[in-house]
Amino acid sequence: MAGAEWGSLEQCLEKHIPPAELREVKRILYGKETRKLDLPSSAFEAASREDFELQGYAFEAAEEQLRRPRIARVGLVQNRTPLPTDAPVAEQVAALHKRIEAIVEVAAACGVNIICFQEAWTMPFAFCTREKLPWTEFAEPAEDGPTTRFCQKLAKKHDMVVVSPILERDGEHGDVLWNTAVVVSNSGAVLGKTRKNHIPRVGDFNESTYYMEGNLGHPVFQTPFGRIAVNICYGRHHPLNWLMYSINGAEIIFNPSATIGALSESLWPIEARNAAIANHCFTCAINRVGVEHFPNEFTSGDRKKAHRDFGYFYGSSYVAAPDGSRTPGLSRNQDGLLVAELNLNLCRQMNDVWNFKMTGRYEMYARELAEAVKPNYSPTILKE
Ligand SMILES: NC(=O)NCCC(=O)O
Repeated sequence: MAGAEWGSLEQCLEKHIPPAELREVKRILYGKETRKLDLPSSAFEAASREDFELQGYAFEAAEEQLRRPRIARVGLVQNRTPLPTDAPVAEQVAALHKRIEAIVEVAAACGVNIICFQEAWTMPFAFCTREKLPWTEFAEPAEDGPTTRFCQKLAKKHDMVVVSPILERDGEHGDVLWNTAVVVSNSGAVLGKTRKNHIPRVGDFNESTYYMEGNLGHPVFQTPFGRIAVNICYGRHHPLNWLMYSINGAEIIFNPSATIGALSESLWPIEARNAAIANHCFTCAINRVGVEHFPNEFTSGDRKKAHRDFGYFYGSSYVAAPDGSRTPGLSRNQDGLLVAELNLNLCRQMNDVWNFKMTGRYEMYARELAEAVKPNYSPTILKE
């Protein structure tokens, strides 16, 4: 399994496939070509100074007579944790704030309206250890914790909606922990929060030790730049989770994640892209980068020798559109900012072409699912 030495699928294709064939390969693997965005050279200079990758693409939609184009620029941030996992908690958080602040500056220069960070962005992804301290100390109140206050400042300064996925400590309800995304409006006000609905119990991803399944349903946030929702990481594998955000009106669904190559890299290009197609919306898949080493060994009852790291977080963040087109991914081995310009009119245009909402037969599935979840349900299997 490749680690940091393998840059990206795109780099490999560009290097080895002749131009004419490459066009066909890309047509099939990436759909209709996304236009490269003309971002300011000062932004590229700042990104190179700060040592992160910057890429920008635009998705087009057909012109309409009665609606103007509805343009929103989104920013997806992927990053390593700058300090080792045994550095003091406050120092790790401060280093991450500093890193993100620098990336958000560049996003602002690129005209980004809505930015989203990776899952649990203020901490190493320590859930594999199943130890409590010091990892639970990274949890913060969603409404007024230090990270939310930090994001409020960024949002106000840059007139940007900030989606901030954190480990939440809910002091109002017995100090319970949640895997939460806080949505801060471009005014600087906290618009609300949403919680991870599905918890992985796969390999080292034993996150149920830390937090509970989300209890806030599928909220959608109305922003001046479009209606957004957040489907956190493992929710990516649950088509009904995407569907409910879409049914509630989401035009852009962010998927902040932390996932490793050995487990999910072959699923990664498919799932968020498929969700964009199936739900007539844009999806933004974001993954962290690198390897995080922990002080103590752990095992996960899967016959692997005791180890100190999860494996390789492969970055590769990308945006997919309702017509099935997608941007190239950011690299597998560098911090990065992906800027994508979306014309939200494409959502309804694709709905009108494919009609999945119209043909979805939700009433039939609602009836059948209501029966199927009953304890005495017996599946309809016809036998000779
Ligand atoms: N963070 C998280 O939910 N990871 C689970 C692994 C995956 O969904 O690929």
